[in-house]
Amino acid sequence: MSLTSSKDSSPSDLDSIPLQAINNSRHDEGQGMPSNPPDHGEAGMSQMGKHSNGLSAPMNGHDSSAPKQQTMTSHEESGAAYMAEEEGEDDVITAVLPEAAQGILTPYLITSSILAGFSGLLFGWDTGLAAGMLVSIHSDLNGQPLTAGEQEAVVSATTAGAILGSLVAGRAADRFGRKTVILVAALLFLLGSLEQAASQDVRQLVLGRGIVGVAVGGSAMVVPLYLAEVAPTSLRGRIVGMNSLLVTAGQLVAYLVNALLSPLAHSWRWMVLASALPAVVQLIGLAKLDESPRWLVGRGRYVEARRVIKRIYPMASEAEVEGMVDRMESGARGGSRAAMTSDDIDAEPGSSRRAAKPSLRSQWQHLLQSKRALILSCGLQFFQQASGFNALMYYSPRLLSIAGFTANPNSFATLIAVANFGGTVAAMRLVDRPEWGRRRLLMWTTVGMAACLLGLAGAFAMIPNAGDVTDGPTKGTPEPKPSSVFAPPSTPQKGNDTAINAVRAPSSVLDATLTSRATSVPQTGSVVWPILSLLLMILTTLLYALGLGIIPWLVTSESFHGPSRSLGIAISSGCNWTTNLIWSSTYLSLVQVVGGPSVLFVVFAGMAGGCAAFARGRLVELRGVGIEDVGAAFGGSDQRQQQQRRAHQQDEGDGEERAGLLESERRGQMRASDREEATPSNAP
Ligand SMILES: O[C@H]1[C@H](O)[C@@H](O)[C@H](O)[C@@H](O)[C@H]1O
Repeated sequence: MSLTSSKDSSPSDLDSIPLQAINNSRHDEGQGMPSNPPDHGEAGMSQMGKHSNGLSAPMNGHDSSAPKQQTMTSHEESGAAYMAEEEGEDDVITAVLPEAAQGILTPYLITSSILAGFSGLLFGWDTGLAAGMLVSIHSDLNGQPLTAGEQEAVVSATTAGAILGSLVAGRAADRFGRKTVILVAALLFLLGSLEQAASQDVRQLVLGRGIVGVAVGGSAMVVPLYLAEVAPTSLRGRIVGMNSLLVTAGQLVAYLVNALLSPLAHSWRWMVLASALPAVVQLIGLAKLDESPRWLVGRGRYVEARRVIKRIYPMASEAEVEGMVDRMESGARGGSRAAMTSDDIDAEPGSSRRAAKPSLRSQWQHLLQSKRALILSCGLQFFQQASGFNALMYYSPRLLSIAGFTANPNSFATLIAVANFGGTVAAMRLVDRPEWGRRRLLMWTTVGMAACLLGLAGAFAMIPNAGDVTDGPTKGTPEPKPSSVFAPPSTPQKGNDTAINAVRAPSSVLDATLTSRATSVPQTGSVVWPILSLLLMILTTLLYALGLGIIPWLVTSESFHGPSRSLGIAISSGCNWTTNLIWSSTYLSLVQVVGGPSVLFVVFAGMAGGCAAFARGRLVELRGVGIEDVGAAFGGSDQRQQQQRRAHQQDEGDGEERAGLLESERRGQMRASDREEATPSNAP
């Protein structure tokens, strides 16, 4: 079988050569970057070996030009082989799947992604809702305006609930299925909205926010998990990205709906009720959602799993479907039985197949063997929140007010939500592109974010009284005169009525747009700094949405394999919400303490820069890598690093080892040509 370089092969070429492996192994010098293809031997084969044992790709990673031949195993006969593409400075592992498994964006996949992604819409809607709701409650509860502490409790109940939800959902998703968790989350969204809308005192409202928080955390964890499990490899970035897209859409819709409803009496009750609508739609639609085929295989429900696989890959032959079930089965065990206890393995009645039902203990054991994935995923989730985007978004009306957009900062704040949504749309197109991928996109956008945040620090440093966050958005200037059509009943909230009072959400965006055109330009001092601040906030948001907004969730959804997938994702989501809680509950107080947002923008810039370095050093590019093979991708990298170390320690010309490698390569080639003779139709 002849092999060609990936650079010379179009995807269609590759489809027409079902069994080939090209290994252009290459090191990312200086970084020890772990993004090379899995080495086909030793530890790196711990998982892939199940499918590809006998591959004879070079183990030293230096022979990048010589074509390699390899044997085919039963799995490969059903279609998978591996290819490493060399792309500029990055090495990318690409699984070359059979044509059917490449996947096409069928109406089935689109419907499934949207149905599951409704949870993302609800996540965005409910997190976007809070600020608008807070400024409309006035004295509706307890007969007096909410105190600072009460408002903080309302806001943090959702985030605290989300921490709980993300942790519980991991175990529940394994036990009861991904779809069941999505369903329970939708019910909680509905229940939480009704509870909030009907609440008569602050405690009931906080309870409702907490219930919604559990749903937010649960769905933020389970939806990327589900989407990554139904997505064909080549479409995974876009399909998992659909969740992030719907999150940002939900945030934007919340702003706009708040604006539309704010003229009504007790508008906050209508706002929360409106957010129940998508939950009802989702609950009805969920009847049409299939369970994840990977979970079904893991539970030994092969008949259902085959049915779902056929829906995802309508062109797949029976043999290909069976091959996929094989891979999923092996993947559910993490590629080996080592991590399983005997209790973990069940035989399906009447079948030779054996399903894996991992115990929590074996999940932890497996997860601890995937430390690199865990560090990567938790690190990215930490950086997503630590770089301060949510502080910037939730407090954008206040920041713009500080900058001098005193007439009505809310209309401009909506631009931030629009930029977040628009950037996510663009990111979805880029994450699966060979010239970008996850790693490069994240590195460049976070470098850009760091530069913009430093610019913001500079711009705010030029604005007088920038630490003045407590006396309402207008800092003594009168509230904008509402238009007759969209006028919200506004109760000025003053003085120490807190940090959170300062979060004047766009509860009157349309009103603002109508009334503030003439007055929204900064009224004092130079207009340069405020306008520059606004532009930099929009640019920072765009860059965030292009990278940090989407990639951590995507990487989290695809980095864990085998029995520890849901546990790993749950822990990573917990990191996200915990960091979120820390910043969002302290941001305005810190601004006050340090005398303005500039210092914090410098800290955010440092975090964004840190994220770029982290992505450069740690992000294993998984674009194009099948979910079952990510263990090998991480393991292969570990192995490569060990080899590099060994190579330094040993005499370069270790003749024995080389002879061994050559011999195993020769044997592999012999097996491959035997196979070719046996199956001439496979020959390119
Ligand atoms: O990925 C999402 C998205 O970027 C949202 O806009 C943000 O509010 C969330 O915190 C984040 O997890």
